[in-house]
Amino acid sequence: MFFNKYLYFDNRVGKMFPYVLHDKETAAKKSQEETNSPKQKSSKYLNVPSQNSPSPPESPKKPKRESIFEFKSEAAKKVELIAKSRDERRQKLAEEKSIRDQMGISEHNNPYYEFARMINEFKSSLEFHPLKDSDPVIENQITVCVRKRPLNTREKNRNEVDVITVPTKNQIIVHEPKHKVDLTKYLDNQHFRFDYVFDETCTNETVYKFTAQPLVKTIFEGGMATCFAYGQTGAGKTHTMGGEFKGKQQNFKNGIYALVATDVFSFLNQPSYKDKNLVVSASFFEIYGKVAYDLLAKKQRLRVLEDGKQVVQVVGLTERMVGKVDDIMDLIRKGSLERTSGQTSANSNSSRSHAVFQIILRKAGGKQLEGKFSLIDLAGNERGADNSKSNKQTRLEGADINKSLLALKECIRALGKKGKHCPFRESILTKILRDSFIGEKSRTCMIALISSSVGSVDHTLNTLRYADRVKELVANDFCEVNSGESEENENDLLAVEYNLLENSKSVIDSCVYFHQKACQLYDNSKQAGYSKYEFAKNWKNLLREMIDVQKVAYIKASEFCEMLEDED
Ligand SMILES: Nc1ncnc2c1ncn2[C@@H]1O[C@H](COP(=O)(O)OP(=O)(O)OP(=O)(O)O)[C@@H](O)[C@H]1O
Repeated sequence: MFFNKYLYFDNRVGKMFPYVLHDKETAAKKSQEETNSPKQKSSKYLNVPSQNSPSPPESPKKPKRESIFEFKSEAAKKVELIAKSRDERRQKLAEEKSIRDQMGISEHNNPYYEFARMINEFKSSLEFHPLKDSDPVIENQITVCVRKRPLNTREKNRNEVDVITVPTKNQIIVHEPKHKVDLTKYLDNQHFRFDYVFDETCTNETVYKFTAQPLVKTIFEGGMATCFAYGQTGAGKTHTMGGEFKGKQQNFKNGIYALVATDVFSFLNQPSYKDKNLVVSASFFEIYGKVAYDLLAKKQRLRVLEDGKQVVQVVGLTERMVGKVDDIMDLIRKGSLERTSGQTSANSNSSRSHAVFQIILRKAGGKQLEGKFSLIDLAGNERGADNSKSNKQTRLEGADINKSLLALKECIRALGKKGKHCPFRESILTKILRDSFIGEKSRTCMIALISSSVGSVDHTLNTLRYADRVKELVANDFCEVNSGESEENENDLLAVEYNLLENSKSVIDSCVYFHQKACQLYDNSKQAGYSKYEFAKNWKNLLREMIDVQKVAYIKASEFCEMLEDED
């Protein structure tokens, strides 16, 4: 007699008999009966053959159940395998459905579904340690940070996916969707590090705490403080600087302008600064092209002049004295509305101008400047890059924005590299802010704003690269800041290593593809009457593709080498 999980063979009658599992109810009943009659215990899982069917004779020595499972026929093994792979298939389908449910997208109507799945898979391998309000605030001369805005309703309706991951308080990963030459999809996961990275759950108050708030005391100690919001149109510059939007209404109270103003007045009343006898005033203007306009005087045109001592003056700019936070709030409201009203398309125009809000401290009864806090909502950075438009006005605007953003970057770099030439004359913006880039006591922070949607990934990468160039200067501060974060560094190393290995696999695949393609082209060239031009063009295109794939791989390998060298 032999046994397996499903059948047993009684060689005394020469027949197979099935084991049949009872349904839950019957099994429960049966188990009850068996408990009452211990004799029948061995038939617990068996369908004892009916009276009509030939009943196998009672075995004198029935093997224990455990030993039954030790014997498996090939058929039973196959059945088990089938069941196992079915379970695995079901589990995978369930996981995919849960991803779809989480993202609210469906595979059929979303061209990015496959990328979304890859991003989710990537995220599941990470440990998340986002910024906490209780984290320490670091005092840098230049602070560069990034804020990610969540997908908005329009992007969600378009089924766009979120391609930004913020694993820790100072790291950000951009998952750039890419296609290999054979059209298979892959993610180019690009890692960046900044002083802080604010994910989509961070409020304006949190952003303020780590960026502009530490700079407030600078202006009470004879210094210049500057805070820039940089990024693509719609990435959240005005939301961060001016205040959160509720529909079309803006809550000016929680913007960085108002939060700075509130702290300035509370500092003014502190015993250590009360004796300084300071008064507060504010101005608000915008720079559009090469011209500055006063937002507190019906957009009156202003002249920017440099005197003999290289001091830049904004001639005619309104500077209002303010005695309390509410006075400043009124100016912020007035200036913000002036900025966006009277335009044919409010948003597109505001994104083409730089808005500058300044809080100024002077000695009472005199003109002597004690300190100045400049808060700047910069023009959308994509405008600077946008030179494709045929409209001459748009091209000129783009060129001006580009020039001012480049000059700004160089001026901040000059502030960090003490003694380096500061090219402030390159644009009106940097001319006006010249004071901010000189002096030991000047401190600056840049908040780079990015959208999380896949449709903005190119602009997002441009924004991060720009901010990264500004941050390079503070590499030393940065090392100090992170010296105790070996765990994070380790995670970082692992992530880059994983990324490098994934990339090397795809390079190997593409090498095979390139080889096949190159052979095909070469063979074609041997045929009579082949087109030289076609050959040269296709060969050139293929080489371009090879170079692109290898360039990315080379950068990744170099980055990882550098990281390992730094570790040593
Ligand atoms: N962190 C955020 N959380 C929620 N919504 C946000 C966030 N950042 C921005 N938004 C929303 O995105 C929209 C665009 O933001 P905002 O106007 O601040 O962009 P912008 O960068 O100033 O654009 P522009 O350069 O065109 O002025 C607004 O409706 C705003 O409420």
